[in-house]
Amino acid sequence: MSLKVSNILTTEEKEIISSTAFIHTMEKIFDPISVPIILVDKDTRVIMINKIFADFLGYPKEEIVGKKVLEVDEYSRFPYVLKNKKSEIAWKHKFKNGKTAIVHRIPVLDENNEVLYGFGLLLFQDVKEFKDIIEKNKLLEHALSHAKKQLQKINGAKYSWEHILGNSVGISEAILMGKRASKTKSTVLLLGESGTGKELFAHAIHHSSNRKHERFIKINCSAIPADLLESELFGYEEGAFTGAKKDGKIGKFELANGGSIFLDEIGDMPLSMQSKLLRVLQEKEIERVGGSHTIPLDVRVIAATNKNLDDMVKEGSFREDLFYRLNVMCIKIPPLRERVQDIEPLTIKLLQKLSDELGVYIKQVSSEAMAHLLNYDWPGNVRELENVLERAMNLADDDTIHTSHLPYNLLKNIEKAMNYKGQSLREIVEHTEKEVIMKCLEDTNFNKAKVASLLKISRSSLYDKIEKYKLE
Ligand SMILES: Nc1ncnc2c1ncn2[C@@H]1O[C@H](COP(=O)(O)OP(=O)(O)OP(=O)(O)O)[C@@H](O)[C@H]1O
Repeated sequence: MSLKVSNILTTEEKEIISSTAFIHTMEKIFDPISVPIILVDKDTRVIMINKIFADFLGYPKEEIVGKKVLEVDEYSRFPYVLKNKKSEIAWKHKFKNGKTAIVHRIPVLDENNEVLYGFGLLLFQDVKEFKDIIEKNKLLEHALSHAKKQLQKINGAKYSWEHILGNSVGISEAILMGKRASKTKSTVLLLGESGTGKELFAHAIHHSSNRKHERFIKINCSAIPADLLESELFGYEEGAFTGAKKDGKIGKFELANGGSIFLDEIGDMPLSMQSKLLRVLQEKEIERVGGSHTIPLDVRVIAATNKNLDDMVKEGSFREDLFYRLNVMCIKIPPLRERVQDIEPLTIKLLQKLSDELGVYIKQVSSEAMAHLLNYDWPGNVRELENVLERAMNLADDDTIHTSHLPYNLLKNIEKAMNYKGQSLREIVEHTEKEVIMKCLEDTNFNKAKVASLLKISRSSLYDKIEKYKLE
């Protein structure tokens, strides 16, 4: 590296630079500066040195100016730098007086690549200071990265795309859309039944966006009473209402500024709040409750619902304009029953995950039990599958989940799932008996006395069968 001044300076300007008056002006500028600076001519003769550098070398300035650098410091590398026309940046240099420092030496060249000056600068007046700063910097970087990780744990997205399992066309298309959406700032609307993974998607979108180091703030619109929702979302100022905290409170939108906000269960947002939300999305600014000034917002909005927003718009319970505002990138996550081919791989992966979490090692699901899992229509989707597996893992005696470990409601499709071929009459009878008892229990709201009377068996016999088939 070298500096070329000639291309930007006229001949007249170059003459001014070489004049004594100019050198004096430079001295006036550089003397008060606490960074040691030196300027030498093409023959390495010192033409300017500031006071702090002269003090460092241990000579009065007047004694240095006009001398060749080697006369001042016999170890100087300026002659070498000007000869080779190559800068030396952050070099460690030991001066004749025994002091060591970190220095820059830069040749200044003209348009013919000829040396005009040499510019020198002392970065650290002693190497220990330099090492200390590097060490401090390392510690700071370490602390910063630790703090960032902690903050991410608290406020960041917990899941990424690899947490979303499934290879079916339906889920793959949704993932593809999600990945595309993550690259823009557009609002995302996630639609899908309960337990299909909408929240997972919201995390993954934030996690793969360029806001991933900023906050990911979630708010469940159905869990907060309507009259508190506004202050939760937008915050409030001191004294905004009775019971308000003394110093006011920051809202979720403000917290998420720079990052993403996940508005879960948006379909449950009261109409009065919908219009306030619409205003915020349009204006890109918020006003705290009881506040008098607006706060600019830069927040990526991800909304989700398991409600049918089209129907809600038609019946007037969801604002049409808000629906269009949210529906920029709409991702539909298909229910599990529409992607049956995901059930088996999901089951295997979830078994591994749950084995780690529960400390119970379950390797597999018997083929009969798997047939039941495949034939069930999973109204609670992946969440339900996860719960069914966890329950079964707790009941299993060895490393395999069998049909008897599955909950009764899942075995309702028994005719479809069961291949009676190869089953003994006793097994078929037992299955049927279990199914009939369960149906009666459900119909009577688990009134065992009624069930015993309906089925014309004694209560103790009913209790035995409930225990045998694990119907509790
Ligand atoms: N594709 C998937 N792969 C792995 N786990 C999944 C998948 N989809 C959902 N899950 C798991 O199912 C559970 C429910 O997921 P999530 O909370 O994201 O669903 P949701 O659609 O937001 O549900 P709700 O509408 O009830 O809030 C979570 O434990 C999640 O880890």
